[in-house]
Amino acid sequence: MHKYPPAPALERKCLSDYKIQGTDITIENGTGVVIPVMDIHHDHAYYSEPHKFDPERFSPENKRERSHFAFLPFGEGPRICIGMLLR
Ligand code: HEM
Repeated sequence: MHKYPPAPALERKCLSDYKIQGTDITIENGTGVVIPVMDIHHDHAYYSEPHKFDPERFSPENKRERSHFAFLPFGEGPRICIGMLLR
């Protein structure tokens, strides 16, 4: 789910103008936005050796160290996967 997320990207549509904090960038109402899940999962800013299979990344201690939004196999927000809690 980390190395090969089945949904490698998420899509959203901006419903009102949104200025990204700390930048001059405003995403205008109506703009399509792609959230690059595969790239986030392989970003060295969040994961050392991102291509390595390392279940320890997901220990409670290691999870606390990084943004909740650095792991998005089931999406996030109001449209998050409703199947994610099935076990
Ligand atoms: C490994 C298994 C699965 C993965 C990786 C997965 C992944 C995802 C992802 C990425 C989304 C989009 C979330 C977003 O846009 O934020 C999604 C939506 C959804 N998933 Fe899954 N899913 C899985 C299994 C399941 C199962 C087993 C069910 C049903 C029993 C299910 C039902 C749904 C539904 C209904 C949505 C749409 C939710 C909405 O739009 O409100 N998924 N899933």
